[in-house]
Amino acid sequence: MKSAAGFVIFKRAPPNVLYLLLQTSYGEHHWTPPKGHVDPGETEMVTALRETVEESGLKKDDLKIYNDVKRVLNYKVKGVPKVVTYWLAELVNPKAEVILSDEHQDFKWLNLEEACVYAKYADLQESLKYFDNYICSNKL
Ligand SMILES: Nc1ncnc2c1ncn2[C@@H]1O[C@H](COP(=O)(O)OP(=O)(O)OP(=O)(O)OP(=O)(O)OC[C@H]2O[C@@H](n3cnc4c(N)ncnc43)[C@H](O)[C@@H]2O)[C@@H](O)[C@H]1O
Repeated sequence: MKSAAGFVIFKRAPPNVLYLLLQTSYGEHHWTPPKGHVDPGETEMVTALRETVEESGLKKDDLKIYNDVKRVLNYKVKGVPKVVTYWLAELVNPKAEVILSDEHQDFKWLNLEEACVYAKYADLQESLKYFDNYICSNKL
């Protein structure tokens, strides 16, 4: 079993809520929120914070993390089960800028509809809709 963790990061651009997706510079050049493999001895939250800094340059202090709001995805990569935990996080530092690592070649801030097109996997689309509904219904 492979494990990974990350954040679905949103920011406000009234009247829109925008989500951060990163495009890999390898493989199929697919788009996902910042996330990565859980290293030995790490909690998933520590992994999510580490990978988000590494992949997007966004730090813990730039974010408001919703510890109780998460989705867990299960899929197979080359036949091996993988579990990915995403927490919801809000970009609260308006001056913070996304800085990519070599692992990614592009990033976009997208509204829900656009993000669901880029995030082509049904379970990731469902997670984005879940988070969006949480943000709207709880008036975050
Ligand atoms: N093809 C490749 N060529 C060169 N280097 C590579 C490589 N793949 C990985 N690497 C290396 O691995 C490192 C990544 O390490 P990490 O950054 O630590 O880990 P990750 O985000 O979980 O990796 P990955 O991109 O593989 O995961 P995902 O599940 O999105 O994606 C894994 C697979 O699952 C698919 N997938 C993603 N989300 C899915 C979902 N929700 N449902 C079904 N399939 C999904 C993707 O299309 C993809 O095929 C990179 O530094 C890179 O060097």
